[in-house]
Amino acid sequence: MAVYTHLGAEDLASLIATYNVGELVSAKGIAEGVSNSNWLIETTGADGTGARFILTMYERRIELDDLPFFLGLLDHLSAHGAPVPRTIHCRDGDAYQLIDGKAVALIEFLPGVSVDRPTPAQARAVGAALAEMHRAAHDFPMERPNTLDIGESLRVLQHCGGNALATVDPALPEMIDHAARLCAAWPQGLPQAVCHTDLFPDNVLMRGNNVTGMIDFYFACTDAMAYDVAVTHAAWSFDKSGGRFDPAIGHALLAGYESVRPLDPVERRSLPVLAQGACLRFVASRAEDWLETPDDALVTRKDPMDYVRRLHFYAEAGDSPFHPAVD
Ligand SMILES: Nc1ncnc2c1ncn2[C@@H]1O[C@H](COP(=O)(O)OP(=O)(O)O)[C@@H](O)[C@H]1O
Ligand SMILES: N[C@@H](CCOP(=O)(O)O)C(=O)O
Repeated sequence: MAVYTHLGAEDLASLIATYNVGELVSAKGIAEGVSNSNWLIETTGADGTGARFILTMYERRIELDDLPFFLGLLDHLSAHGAPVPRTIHCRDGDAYQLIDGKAVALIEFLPGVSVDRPTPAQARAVGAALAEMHRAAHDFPMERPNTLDIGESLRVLQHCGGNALATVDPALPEMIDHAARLCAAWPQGLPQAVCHTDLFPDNVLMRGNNVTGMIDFYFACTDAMAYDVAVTHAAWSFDKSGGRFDPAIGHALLAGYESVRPLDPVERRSLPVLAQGACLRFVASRAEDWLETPDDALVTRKDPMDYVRRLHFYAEAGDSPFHPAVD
């Protein structure tokens, strides 16, 4: 679950009154997610016909200075037709405000559900939506470096330390050396854009085979588009229960992406290394969370070993998971 902060009914009502969205009707804490506190807000709506929003309180891994980038990006992408929620600005125009020193923003509610077991048609749609997002982000005027890049993954693992990592799993400490090797082999000069870098199934809302929402842009940054493809490939192409690679999903995802933006040969050749780096980024943040989250915290910790196994798969499989799809 993720509601880290209690907001009373009066606090919420006076907060909602600063927006032109009608009066607060109800607010329910949302269980999903690990980083921020989220509430599903219902109001009477500006025109009295009722409206829904997501209220997000930024809790972890988010710098206040980055909020104009994240919230401006939502507005830019949604104005360019991408299925991305826009930011609701309060009456004085601000995209976010502070409550007891924590930033909150009101975000458009988008319909759809996150899929647990995607079909190839759904994976294809997600690949295409990612490419369209890269295209729509092309003229977004702001930049933000990737603060969780391969160098930072290495630093996070080193900071955790081999002994502590071994308490999570005996196979985890070897990820420090693996991260160092990937740092040395990291591809340079790939075409860049604003990337989502966390487009997991729980950050995509779907209706049937259509993507109705891409959410949770709070790791978005300027990076290689092929890296974003690799993150999405690693997050979608393995079955949730057994962790086995499903080539039909991986190939459909790539085919969908390339139906909008074909990868160049250098990007394609880089995918095996980028996919390992993508896995390591989640190994590192999950391991850090595992070690730092108090046992009584009301949040479900995510298993770093899931992505250690995916990393080994990519390290051993070479370029076969990325062979051009045969439609
Ligand atoms: N714009 C939105 N429209 C509809 N549901 C949303 C929206 N934003 C968030 N949600 C819901 O809230 C949940 C948690 O949001 P998310 O941004 O992923 O939180 P976290 O950053 O903590 O992972 C999502 O899984 C989804 O169910
Ligand atoms: N998707 C990442 C962690 C970020 O979690 P989110 O709930 O903010 O998307 C993971 O699975 O480790």
